[in-house]
Amino acid sequence: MIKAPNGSTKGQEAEKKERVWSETRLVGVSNNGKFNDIRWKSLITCCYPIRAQTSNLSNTPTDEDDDEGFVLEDVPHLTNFLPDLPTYPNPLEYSQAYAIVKNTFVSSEDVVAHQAVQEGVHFRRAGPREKVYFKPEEVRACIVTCGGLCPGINTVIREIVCGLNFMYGVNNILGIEGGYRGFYSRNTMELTPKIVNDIHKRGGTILQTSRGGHDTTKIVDNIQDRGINQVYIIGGDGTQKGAAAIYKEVERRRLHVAVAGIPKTIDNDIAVIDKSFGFDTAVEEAQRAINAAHVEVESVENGVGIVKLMGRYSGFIAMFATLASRDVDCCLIPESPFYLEGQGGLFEFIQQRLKENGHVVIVLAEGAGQEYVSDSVNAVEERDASGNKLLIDIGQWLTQKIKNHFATDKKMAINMKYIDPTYMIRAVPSNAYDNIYCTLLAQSAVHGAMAGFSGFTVGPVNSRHAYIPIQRVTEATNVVKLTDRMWARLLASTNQPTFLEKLE
Ligand SMILES: Nc1ncnc2c1ncn2[C@@H]1O[C@H](COP(=O)(O)OP(=O)(O)O)[C@@H](O)[C@H]1O
Ligand SMILES: O=P(O)(O)OC[C@H]1O[C@](O)(COP(=O)(O)O)[C@@H](O)[C@@H]1O
Ligand SMILES: [Mg+2]
Repeated sequence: MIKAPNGSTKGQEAEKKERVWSETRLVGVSNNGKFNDIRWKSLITCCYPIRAQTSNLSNTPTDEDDDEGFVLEDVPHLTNFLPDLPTYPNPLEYSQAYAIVKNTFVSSEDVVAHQAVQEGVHFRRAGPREKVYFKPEEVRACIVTCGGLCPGINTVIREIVCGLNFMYGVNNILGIEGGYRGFYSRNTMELTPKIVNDIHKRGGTILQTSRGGHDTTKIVDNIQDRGINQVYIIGGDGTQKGAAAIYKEVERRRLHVAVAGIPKTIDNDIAVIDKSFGFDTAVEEAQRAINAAHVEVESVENGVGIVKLMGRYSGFIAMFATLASRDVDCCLIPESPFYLEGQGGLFEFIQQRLKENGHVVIVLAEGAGQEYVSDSVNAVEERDASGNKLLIDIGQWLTQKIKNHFATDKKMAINMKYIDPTYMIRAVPSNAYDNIYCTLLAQSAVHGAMAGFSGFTVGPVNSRHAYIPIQRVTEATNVVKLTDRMWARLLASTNQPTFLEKLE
């Protein structure tokens, strides 16, 4: 018997005389590249005639096929009742926005699995296990936060403390102050549900954070000296590399210590996981800055607004903030090189938009055009304490370049407004979505550590929370792929130049 999506049988559906399932079989290629016997199920309203080619029920599958086969629950199509409708080539074929997208058009075999497919890499599902490897009264846990700030860090701290206490009866939890170096150079603070009760309403981290100072031997010595047996480490790609080193040392010394990483990054640059916590909040906060820029430039003649957002190597914040706002004329990210002069360049685009609309708003990720700036200012490369390259202020640089360009030969009198809200978007408390997300991450980490996993990171993969080997998230950086659809969607939404090649 074929099951309709609501669980009722085909017979029952037909009896209702409201809708029927028509079906046909065809051989197609699924998204994993295999040929499959695809059964199409089309929900067709009864008053429409069922197409001859889709009403052939001679291949009606058995119950057995139904359990194991590939089922497509299709949506209605106009040709179901207007079979002779003509078709035309899609103009997007010639669109600049989609010029380098790998597959501009979705093929009829491109389908979305309702649930995770069975092939390929899988990770352990996060969550409580039947057996735990720690007696709650013997757990001595610690939490440390490292790297840059991000909305939601305090929520994660709170939920680890409450999760350990409320779910597992753990009472002994320490906060390591000031990042990795705090293990060996600072005092610890006691963390109880009462102490952390309100901290999710504040931005920042109550434990403080730092860059640099990762000394694996000293840290693990300290873990041993203090009798710590669960280590919760909240931080970005650098921090997770540090967590991997701590775990290796724990393993080498054969310590009964669970090391759990909770990935944190405002830039959303951590690989494997769907999205990092705080990112949504940052995008939301960025709207205020973009809105301010728009209000300012709309209210003057030839207003040019520039908003600089975070994003060292990955332009996700700028891309999503642009897509959300609709007031942005052009978004510049590290992954997509741009140029200023000549045909198809930024100056030409600004001039055009000023002529059309009287104002223009540019959103700029801090890592955009770095190679360009450092060449032009002959900058000496500097690094922070963690070894991250310090960026040159592209915002200031671009502002000056645009001003100079329009002032030369009195081309056009422009009104420049530069807004730099970079720290403001990461210093705010997390929004409702991120608060929930942080809670799931913290609880997953607690369940994983109690279940005896060690050297793991938590995070959602394909919408399900999972335990991921730490090196998996540190071996690559998540960047905006220009060949994916999201960047094409942005280009289509702003109608900005693609800067793919110098046209002159
Ligand atoms: N390769 C590494 N091995 C060990 N520790 C590292 C490594 N990279 C960074 N760290 C440590 O991780 C912490 C945070 O790293 P950083 O890059 O500043 O921030 P984030 O974790 O947000 O990327 C710092 O204390 C730094 O010393
Ligand atoms: O000035 P700080 O605090 O070192 O942080 C600046 C950097 O931190 C970030 O917000 C995030 O970086 P991390 O993920 O490495 O913490 C970057 O976008 C930015 O370049
Ligand atoms: Mg980092």
